Amino acid sequence: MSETLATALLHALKSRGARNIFGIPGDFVLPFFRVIEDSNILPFYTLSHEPSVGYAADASARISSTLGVAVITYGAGALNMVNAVAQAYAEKSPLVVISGGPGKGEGELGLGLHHQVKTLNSQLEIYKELTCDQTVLNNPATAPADIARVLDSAQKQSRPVYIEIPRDLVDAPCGPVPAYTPDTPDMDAARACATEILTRLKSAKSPAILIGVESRRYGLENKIGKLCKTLGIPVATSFMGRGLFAEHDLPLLGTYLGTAGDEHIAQSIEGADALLMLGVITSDTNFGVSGKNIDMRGAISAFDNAVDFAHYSYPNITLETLIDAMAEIAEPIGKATGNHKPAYSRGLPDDDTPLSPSHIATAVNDLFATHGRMPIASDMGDCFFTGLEIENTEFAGPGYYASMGPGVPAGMAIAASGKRPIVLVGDGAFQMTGWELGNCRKYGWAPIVILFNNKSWEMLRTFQPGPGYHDLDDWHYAQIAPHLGGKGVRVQTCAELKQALEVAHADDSCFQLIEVMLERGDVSDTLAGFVDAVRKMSALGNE
Ligand SMILES: Cc1ncc(Cc2csc(CCOP(=O)(O)OP(=O)(O)O)c2C)c(N)n1
Ligand SMILES: [Mg+2]
Repeated sequence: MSETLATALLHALKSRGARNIFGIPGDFVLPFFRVIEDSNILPFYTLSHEPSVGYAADASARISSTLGVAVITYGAGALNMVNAVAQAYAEKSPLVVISGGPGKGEGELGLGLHHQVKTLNSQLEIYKELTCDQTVLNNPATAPADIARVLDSAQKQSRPVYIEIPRDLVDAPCGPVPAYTPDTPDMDAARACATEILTRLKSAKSPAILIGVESRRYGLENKIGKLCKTLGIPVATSFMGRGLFAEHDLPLLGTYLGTAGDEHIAQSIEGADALLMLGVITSDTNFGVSGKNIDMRGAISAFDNAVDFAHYSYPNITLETLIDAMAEIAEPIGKATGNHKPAYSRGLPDDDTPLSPSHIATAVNDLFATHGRMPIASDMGDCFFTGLEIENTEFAGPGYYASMGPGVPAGMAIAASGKRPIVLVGDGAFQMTGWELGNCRKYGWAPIVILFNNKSWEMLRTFQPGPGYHDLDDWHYAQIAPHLGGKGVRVQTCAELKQALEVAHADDSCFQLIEVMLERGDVSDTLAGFVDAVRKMSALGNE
């Protein structure tokens, strides 16, 4: 069957693992939308605002370790989504942005086009700063190779890419897109590097391993879990890597949060005389509250397809190639068996105790103990820090770029993948993208949304106590839920929250919104620990 430019692109996305498309149409992308609908090559879901489209497609990539796909119109649509794509870039998510674009001749009319910024290329120039590769498909003859190059880049670098499809070329005849072509691994270099790493770990008194998001992005949790189990060295995940290895058996201590987290974990990582970092973003959120600066000279970092030692680097070694090379020669080094598991709070009192954020974590832990774990999508705010007090489970959250807004759209993407998520979101972030819940009914999605209503931008207040502009009004979100096609309940006490979670879990007929009333100034134990650690670090810095 002969391909068109549009069907060739859609078949290429599907053959490389994309599961669905999120989007909002516009006249520049209507022709492509028609092909998406008529061809049914990939299921697609429309949302109400492009930032949510970006967040949902990004989450789709994260939860399935594959390509996420966002389709939007030129100008107003694509530029509306910039922040979500920036977050995907910073947090290494392979999001494919497909924007409709002006037709070949439109630019020659000598008229400014609607949705145009400075020039017709402005959007491409802006997206060059947010993506690792780009193409404008204005030549059907080269389109198969152009698409293959850009999608290969997304998969190899696990970063967003940009594809612009001129609206008058959507149905142009086009050859099939070549399949994914992995780089040929340099196994000699990988084996030399693996030998050097294992020698370092063996000769260290207290080696440790820190694992970050790349292990999920490249679908390596099984391989890395097996390797760590063989080595018997203590393992922790980074702040960004929260939720990794939830289904795996390895000597996992928990999430490293520096002085803001579990002391035993902090000692193991900060006290390591050989720290192997696998796929870890070296960022302030991952290391900003380290009790003592981790001696990066003794650390080995495998990240962004290179392995860096203190003063030299092995370039072009993918994380998977390194793990394979290490697995060939790995043997037990330590006796760590993961016996140290952080204690997650259980047993929420069934009484009139007023709710605090950490009670929410206890209530969810109790729910998981009764009904089994569920994936979590978290927004940014105290809800994210509370999420760190919940048992280790699949977790999608903006732990590095830290934008508000992804929580509800990410939960909807998890629901689209066939799993039922719990969404953690603050009232401020809900005001940004929570209304997307109104799109759940048409797709039959039933996330359980826990809304932290402290009538405040509380996380900011913890950093800057005093100003009144952190105060938010009470929008009575639970009362709005039925108008959006879901069910809502407002809870103030532990007993009410316990009951509401059980009722919500038992009812998957629609989304369930549990509005938890919290006092301004009352934050989770983890956020309080983080703020305290940041204050101590800055005090030390000022000495
Ligand atoms: C898109 C964007 N704009 C502003 C900000 C800056 C910010 C970080 S945390 C925060 C307050 C969050 O309030 P919320 O009620 O959702 O949660 P909580 O603190 O628990 O009360 C703001 C405004 C970020 N991160 N992203
Ligand atoms: Mg709030």
